[in-house]
Amino acid sequence: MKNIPIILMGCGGVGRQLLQHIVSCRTLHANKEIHLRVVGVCDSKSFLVVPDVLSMEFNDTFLTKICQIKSSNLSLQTCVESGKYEAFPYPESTKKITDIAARLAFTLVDCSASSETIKVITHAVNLGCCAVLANKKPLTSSMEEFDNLFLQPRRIRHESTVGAGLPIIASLNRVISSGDTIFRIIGSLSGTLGYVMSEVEDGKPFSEVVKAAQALGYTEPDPRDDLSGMDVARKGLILARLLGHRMDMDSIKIESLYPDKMSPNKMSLKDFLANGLPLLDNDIEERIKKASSNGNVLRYVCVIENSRCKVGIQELPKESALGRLRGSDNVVEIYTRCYNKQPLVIQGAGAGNDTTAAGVLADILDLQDLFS
Ligand SMILES: NC(=O)C1=CN([C@@H]2O[C@H](COP(=O)(O)OP(=O)(O)OC[C@H]3O[C@@H](n4cnc5c(N)ncnc54)[C@H](OP(=O)(O)O)[C@@H]3O)[C@@H](O)[C@H]2O)C=CC1
Ligand SMILES: N[C@@H](CC=O)C(=O)O
Repeated sequence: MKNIPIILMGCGGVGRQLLQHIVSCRTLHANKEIHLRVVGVCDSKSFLVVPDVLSMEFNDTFLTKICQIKSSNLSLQTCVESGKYEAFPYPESTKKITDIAARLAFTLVDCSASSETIKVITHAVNLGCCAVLANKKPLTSSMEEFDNLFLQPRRIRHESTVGAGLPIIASLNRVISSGDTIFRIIGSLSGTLGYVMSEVEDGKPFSEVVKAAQALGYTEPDPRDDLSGMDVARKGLILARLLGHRMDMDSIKIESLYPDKMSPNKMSLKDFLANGLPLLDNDIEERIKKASSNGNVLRYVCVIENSRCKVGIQELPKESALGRLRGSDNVVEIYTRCYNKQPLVIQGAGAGNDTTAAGVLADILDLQDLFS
């Protein structure tokens, strides 16, 4: 039986769903002679780890209990089971993870939405561990940090950072490896904004559908990350860097759906949801009605072409591939030498805890050959 030790950072919607998938896939994995051995789990405040990472693991009952605690919005610190684990507060936890990486090759899974995880991931990978990311932020900081993170590219997977569980990055990597030239990528890469646009088209108020998208697990922890275009810009940057463009975030043109006075440094999330968001209803409704009077729809689109990336709203024909999108679906069209007139198209659910966690799990399994 091949043993893959796992440390999970982030136990929110996606992280919890991943733990549930791991538990429910035990028989499937056992039939493939694989065992996923979860040795540690972190939230923003603490890190719980088995007392002996070389021989122990959290059993499925304990993993289920972690999911229950975190679903109730409690901290991992409230989990009291003597002898099962040691607990380390953040940020001491990151030193503990690096210490473990010096003794054990494990897969570090980042299901947080933190920009602070890049250092511990880079350390762990450079000490011989693997990393699987749903979190886009470690891949979208400076080029220097990105280069350091990718010194061992074969040990990193991050399919869920773009299009959740859709095989966008895997497909792009295959196209790149074949020597094909990529001319243009155009896509609707936000499950939240796709859902919001199509629901407003059906006559629902913008503020209500943003809250519904949050309840469905599509949005970032702060939905302004989606509404500002930042989340799409991060995905665009990840794809552009994959194509070899040495770009930073500040070179991407980004259109925001809310004014600067509603940004996180000027308004609390609670205030934004209660008072800011409803002020945007009329403007978005008007824009959508105007597009509709031209027979068109609005879609939030990412375009990568000529070493440039831009993200923003476009008015598109209802019957185009992007215009036909409904709900949280993403679509990406990749134009290359081989896929010239008819692009390579990848489409499907682009957000949600289930599909995202499934993408993370598939990435973990994809790294199995690096473990004995
Ligand atoms: N939802 C989706 O459809 C998709 C999400 N993703 C990405 O997946 C990630 C997780 O999303 P989601 O589960 O919805 O987010 P949540 O906000 O539900 O969960 C985030 C988790 O990360 C924990 N956390 C915060 N900071 C740290 C840290 N420094 N170290 C370890 N853990 C930390 C939080 O702790 P605490 O519980 O204490 O707050 C929380 O448990 C995000 O990066 C998102 O962009 C990617 C594709 C699709
Ligand atoms: N908030 C994101 C989740 C996936 O990355 C989205 O809506 O697409």
